[in-house]
Formats: sequence, structure tokens, C-alpha cells
Amino acid sequence: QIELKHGSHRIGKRTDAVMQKWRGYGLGQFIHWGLYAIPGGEWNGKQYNGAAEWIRSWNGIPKSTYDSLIYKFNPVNFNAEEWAVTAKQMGARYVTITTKHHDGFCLWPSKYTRYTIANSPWKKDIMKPLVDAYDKQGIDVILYFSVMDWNHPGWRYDIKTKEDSIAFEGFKQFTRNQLLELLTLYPTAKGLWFDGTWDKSWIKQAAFADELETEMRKFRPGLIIGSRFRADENGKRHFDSNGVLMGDYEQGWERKIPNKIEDVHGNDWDCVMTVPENQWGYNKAWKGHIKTRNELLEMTAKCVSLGGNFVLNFGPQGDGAIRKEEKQLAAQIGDWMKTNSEAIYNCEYAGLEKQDWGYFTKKTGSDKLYMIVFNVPVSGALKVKLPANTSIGKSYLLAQPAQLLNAEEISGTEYFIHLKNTAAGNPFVVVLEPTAKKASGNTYDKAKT
Ligand SMILES: C[C@@H]1N[C@@H](C(=O)NCc2ccccc2)[C@H](O)[C@@H]1O
Repeated sequence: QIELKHGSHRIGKRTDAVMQKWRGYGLGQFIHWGLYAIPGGEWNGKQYNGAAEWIRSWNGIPKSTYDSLIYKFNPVNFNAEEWAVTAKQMGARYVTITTKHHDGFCLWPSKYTRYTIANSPWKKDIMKPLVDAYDKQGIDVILYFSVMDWNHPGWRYDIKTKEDSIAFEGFKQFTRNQLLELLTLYPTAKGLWFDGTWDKSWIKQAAFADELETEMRKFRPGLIIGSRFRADENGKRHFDSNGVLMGDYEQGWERKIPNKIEDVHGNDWDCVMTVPENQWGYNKAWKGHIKTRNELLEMTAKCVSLGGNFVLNFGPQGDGAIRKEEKQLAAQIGDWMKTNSEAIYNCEYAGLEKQDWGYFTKKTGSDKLYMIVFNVPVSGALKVKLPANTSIGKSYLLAQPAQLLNAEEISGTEYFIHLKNTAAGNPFVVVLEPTAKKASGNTYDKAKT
């Protein structure tokens, strides 16, 4: 145990209602939108090979030329209601929206910089209509905020000189001012998703960031803050020098998913995922593998089966419209969620041995189990292993609850759920209602080895 002043201030999961609701979201939407959506990963006919929202960092464009995109931001097809309805159709229970990405452009009229929507042709606040529209759909809002701000003169990658240190002090106050401004302007926001905190300059600010986190929590009781915000005094991020999670949930699962329950160390977490391999902001090209509905449903099921949330990214176009491919995915996922969301919402890790056919989830506060099936075995029989004192009371397809399935006991703890129709074109859910195991006449001899 290392003595820490600025490490984690809590061991184990939060137990308050706001965090319990967050834990049960299951499926979320990420929105990456800003000036980078105007070039959409291309400049003067040349494609930028990196992530479209990083195009300013490309040496193919003079920084001042990129920064002048503010004078072109006029998203005539922006419709906050449409974005929120798309998320509702998909079955998203929360949305994380970029208020300011690494380029420093603010989607709200911040008092602390001129580099905001107020000084674009659009002029109007973007965040307010979005927060209101999502609130109206009953979708909770999390504000994404990039600490790294390439536009601010005080930002430094590292602090080497006295001048750096003076400049960065100003930047720290600017950051604090903007965060308190966001919490004041959008009081219904449930949390903050921090990004751009990997540079040495910020990692050296353990005390400042710790005090700022404490101040924000006091300012907005219940505020949800992830593990990516701050480092401890030894520069440790996400987990402090004693291996304890910083913040309320782990934010390390960016474009990757844990494989087994041990990987999440008993913490809350979310996975944020792009539809292409690595494009968050709108990219005209959308080259490489574009994830299908079934891949994204499997990622959602896998995340919920391991106690996390799956957050799917949308990168609206520079004109404010959502691209048709993303709208199609939202509708396809939503179509599946209409029938099957009971296995996703307010569900958690079931504690059962993973089987090849797919993923177990368990309804929080109940014994009800769900089997989310992606791979039907040639036998048509789905294997289930339960604790010794548990057996299967009822099993049925979530989509056809009246049709009971035959659960065959094959050993003291193993069962086969026999599917009637194995020609499944879509992932489907089998519900298991476990009961206490009665002493059965059957005896199963353990092998002598
Ligand atoms: C949620 C994502 N996080 C931002 C990001 O910079 N990710 C980590 C990263 C760090 C360094 C080089 C590339 C990517 C991406 O631009 C998205 O906003």
C-alpha cells in the first residue's frame, strides 16, 4: 500500500442511484462533431490516413488554415431532434457528446475563448438544443471534454521552461473555467467523459486535477467522472499507484472489449467503439472494414455480459446531417433491441462459464438469466452450466415466451437447451428462469483419475 494524496478516493463501485442507473444503460451513442466534419478526412483532394477528427495534426494542412474552418461552420441541416430520435430508435439509453475536441473548437458559446460556435456563421449554441432534445427522448447526456486543446496558446505537451509553466498555469484556469461553465449551462448532464489527458503537462497536474475533480463533484452532486481525467502524483493513469481505479468507471476500453471478467477488475466500465476501424469524426471515405449490425450487436452483448456499457459512435457530416449508413445501423440495431432489449437493459455479469453459442446476461436484482445466441451449434443444443444448487425452472425464447424449450439435465450441473428451430438468421435470446435444485434420483459419478 503506497501512501497517496492524489490517488483514487474510493474503493469499489459507487452504490448511489445515479451510478446504478448508469450501470444499467447497456447501450449508448457517442457523437463526434465539430470543424473536422467539414473536411471529412480529406484536404485538397488528398485523403488523410489518420482519424478524421485528428486532421489538424496532419502536416498536410497549415494550422491556421484548419483553424479558419470556424468561418465555414454553418450546419444548415443540423436538427437536434432528429439526432435524438435516431438514438431513441437505436435503443440508446445515454449519449456522450463532444463539447470540445482536441482542436479546441467549442460547440457551446464559452466566455473563455473566441474559438466557439458563437463566432461561426451558425452563431447559436449547439449543445443546448442537443441536451434538450436528448433529455426529451429520455436519453441521459454525458459531456465529452478534451483537456488537450490545440487552439489555446497556453497548452503545452510538456512543461520544460519557466515560460511553459506560466503559460500552462493560465491554461489550467481556462480548463477549470470551461468545465464549471459547462456544468452551469447544462445542469441535466449526468457526467463527463474526459479525453486528451495523456500528455506529460497534464499528468504533472495531479494535485490540481484532484482538487478540480473534487470541486466538480461538490458543484454537481452525483456527477459521473471516468478514469481518464487525472493521474496520481506518480503519474499513474486510470489506476493509481495501488492499482485502484481512478474515477467512477474505467475509460480504457476505447475500440477494444475485455475478453473475460477478470479483465475488468470488479469495476464499472464502458467501451466506446467506431463503426470503421478508427474514425470518430465524419470521414467521407469510410475505408476499410465497416462493422455490420450483427458485429455491433455481438459487441453490445459481450460488453453487457461482462458488466459494461457499449457506446457506438456517430460522426455527423459538416452540414449537420447524420450519414445514411449510420442511420441504417441505428435502425437495424433498434429493430433487434425492440424485441430483445430486456436482455441488455439493467443486466449484469451472470457469473456463469462462457459457452460458444454466445453470451449470458443476468437481470439486476433478479435471478432471471438471458442467453444471447450468435452461434447455433449443429446439434441445436445450447450447453448451460449452473451452480450445483440451481436447476432450470423454465426456458423459452424471449420472442416467443409461450413456447417452452426442453432443458435436458445431462449432469449434476450441466444442461442442454434444445432449440426447436435452429435456422436462426438473427441473434436471438433464450430466457432461463432458474430454480433451487431438488434432490433428483439421478446420480452422476465423478470420474476416478
Ligand atoms: C474517443 C476518442 N479518443 C480520441 C483519441 O485521441 N484517442 C486516443 C489516441 C491517442 C493518440 C493518438 C491517437 C488516438 C479520438 O479522437 C476520439 O475522440
